[in-house]
Amino acid sequence: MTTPHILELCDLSVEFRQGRRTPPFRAVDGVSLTIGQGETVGLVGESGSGKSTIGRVVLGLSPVHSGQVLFDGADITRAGARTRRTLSSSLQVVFQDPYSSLNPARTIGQTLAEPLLVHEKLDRRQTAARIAAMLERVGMPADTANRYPGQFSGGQRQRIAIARALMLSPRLVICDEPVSALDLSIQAQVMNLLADLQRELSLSYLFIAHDLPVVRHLSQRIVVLYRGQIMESGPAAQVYAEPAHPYTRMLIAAVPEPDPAAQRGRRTPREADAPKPPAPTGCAFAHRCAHAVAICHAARPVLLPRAGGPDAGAAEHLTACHRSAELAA
Ligand SMILES: Nc1ncnc2c1ncn2[C@@H]1O[C@H](COP(=O)(O)OP(=O)(O)OP(=O)(O)O)[C@@H](O)[C@H]1O
Repeated sequence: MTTPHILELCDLSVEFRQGRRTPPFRAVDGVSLTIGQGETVGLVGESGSGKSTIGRVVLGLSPVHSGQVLFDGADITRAGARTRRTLSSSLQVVFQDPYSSLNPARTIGQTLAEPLLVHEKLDRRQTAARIAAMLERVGMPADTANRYPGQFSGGQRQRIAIARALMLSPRLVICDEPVSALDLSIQAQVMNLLADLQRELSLSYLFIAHDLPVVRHLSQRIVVLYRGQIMESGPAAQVYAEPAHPYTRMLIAAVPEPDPAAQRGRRTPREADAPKPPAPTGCAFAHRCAHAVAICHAARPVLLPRAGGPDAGAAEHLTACHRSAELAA
C-alpha cells in the first residue's frame, strides 16, 4: 500500500523513568507530524526539547509511551527486531558527531560494505563498484575506501557517514544535527550535499537542529518543539518570516551573530537560566514568555491555524498560543 506520507507520528508521547518515587519525565508530549515523499521537515528547538528522542523513536531506539509511528502507512510503533532489520534498508540516520559514528579500526571500504553484506548478496567486484560510486556521489576521492576514519577531517567524515546512510538507497534519513559539530564554511558544503542528494535520490529527511536558519533553506516545513510539545509548525518560509509563537521568535532572535559584540546584545536566556517549570496545566513556555497572561498559566493551548498575521487561518501554519491573534495585530 502506498500513502502520501513516508512518516506519520500520531499523538506521540515518550516518558523516561526517574526513580520509584518520582513521576516519569515526559520528554515528548503528544507530538503529531507527517513527512511526505521527498519532503524535508525541519525539527527545531533548544537543547532538551525532545528532538533527538523523536528521531530515536522513529529508529526504534527509544520506547513509545503512547501514540503511533507509521512508516509508509505501516504501524512500526512497537516493531520487533526482524521488522527493524528489514526497515533499516529504507530508514537510515546521520548523527551529529562524525568522529564517534565511524569505527576507527575499520577502513572506510569495510564500513560501507557492512550494510551491503547484511542486505544484499553482491560479489566483491559489485560491492567495490557500489562503494566507489557512492564515494564519488558524496564528493570523496576514489582511494577513500582503503583509508581509515582518522585520516579525514570532520567534514570529510560526515560525507562518509552520509555515504554509509545511503548505501541501501533509503527513503527516509533522520539527520540528527548533522552539521552542528562542523566549522561554518564546512556546514554549508555538507548542507548543499544533502540538498543535492535529496533531489537526485528523492529522499525524505527529518532534519533535527537547534537553529531555525540552519534548517530553513533545506526544509519545506518546520516544526518547533519546546519541552516535548509542538509550539508552531508550518511552511518553512512562513514560519521564518512570520513566526507566530513567542518561542519561535526567541529562537530566531537567538541565532549567533558573526560579530561577538552584536551577539552579546542579542543573546536570550538559556533554558537552564529559566525559572522553574510551569504548572502542567498551562502553556509549557508561559514561564519564559514576555506576553504570558493568566490563561497561559492556567490552560494548555491547542495547536490551531494561526489567528492573525498575513497568513491568518492558513490550514498549514499552526501555533499553540492563546494570544496568537493579539500578538500578530
Ligand atoms: N534515556 C533517557 N533517560 C532519561 N532521560 C532522557 C533520556 N533520553 C533523553 N532524556 C531526556 O529527555 C529530554 C529530551 O532529550 P533529547 O535528547 O530528545 O533533547 P534534544 O532536543 O534532542 O536536545 P539536544 O539538542 O541537546 O540533543 C531531555 O531532558 C533529556 O535529558
